[in-house]
Amino acid sequence: MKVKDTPLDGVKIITPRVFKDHRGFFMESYNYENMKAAGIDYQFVQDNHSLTVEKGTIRGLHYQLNPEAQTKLVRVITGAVYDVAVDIRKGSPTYGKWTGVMLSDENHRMLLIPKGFAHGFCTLTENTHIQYKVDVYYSKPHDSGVLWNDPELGIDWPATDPVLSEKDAGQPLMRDAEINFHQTVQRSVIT
Ligand SMILES: Cc1cn([C@H]2C[C@H](O)[C@@H](COP(=O)(O)OP(=O)(O)O[C@H]3O[C@H](C)C(=O)[C@H](O)[C@H]3O)O2)c(=O)[nH]c1=O
Repeated sequence: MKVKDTPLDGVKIITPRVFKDHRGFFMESYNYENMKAAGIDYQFVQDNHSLTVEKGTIRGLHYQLNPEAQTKLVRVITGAVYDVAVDIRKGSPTYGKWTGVMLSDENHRMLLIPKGFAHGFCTLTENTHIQYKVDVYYSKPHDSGVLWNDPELGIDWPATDPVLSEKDAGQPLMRDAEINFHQTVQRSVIT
């Protein structure tokens, strides 16, 4: 397993060891001890899997507000995506900066995105399956986001007119989202 830093502190590109033979390949997509030895020590509690049918679809930019902020370990099962992390930690020296990495079923790369970053991806293939681990459970009241094409972020997406969910088409700009990573939201009382 190789771990490579990115310009954003804590965001890392992880490439697992892949065993190829005439049948195909085998790899350990997650091994706690190996990750811990590489300084990546998280107790993931939930696995997510999404299928995105159309090439040029953007899901994001999403994050959960504190205290339910999530660390994510993202990988592509089938197809390819341009995966983006944005630093939303007010006061961070890289606040508002982003990094993008191509994850695919050929390069087997994974992206580790710690709490404090918004996450999104643009599909580069049709029928793209993405799977990611999170270390905090989904909490709808804490689900938040910023606009994918916020001009102040200037993300170099590989799609100019992407397929979007209604939610993502209406996300606020970074500055309007009053993004305070430490903002907390009272859990809605589910009766
Ligand atoms: C994230 C999530 C969603 N849901 C339900 C809520 C909605 O009814 C439905 C679709 O959710 P959403 O449209 O937010 O899915 P995506 O647009 O793929 O959002 C995800 O994609 C970006 C790239 C992320 O990094 C986030 O983890 C996540 O926000 O699944 C759940 O039940 N559990 C969950 O953990």
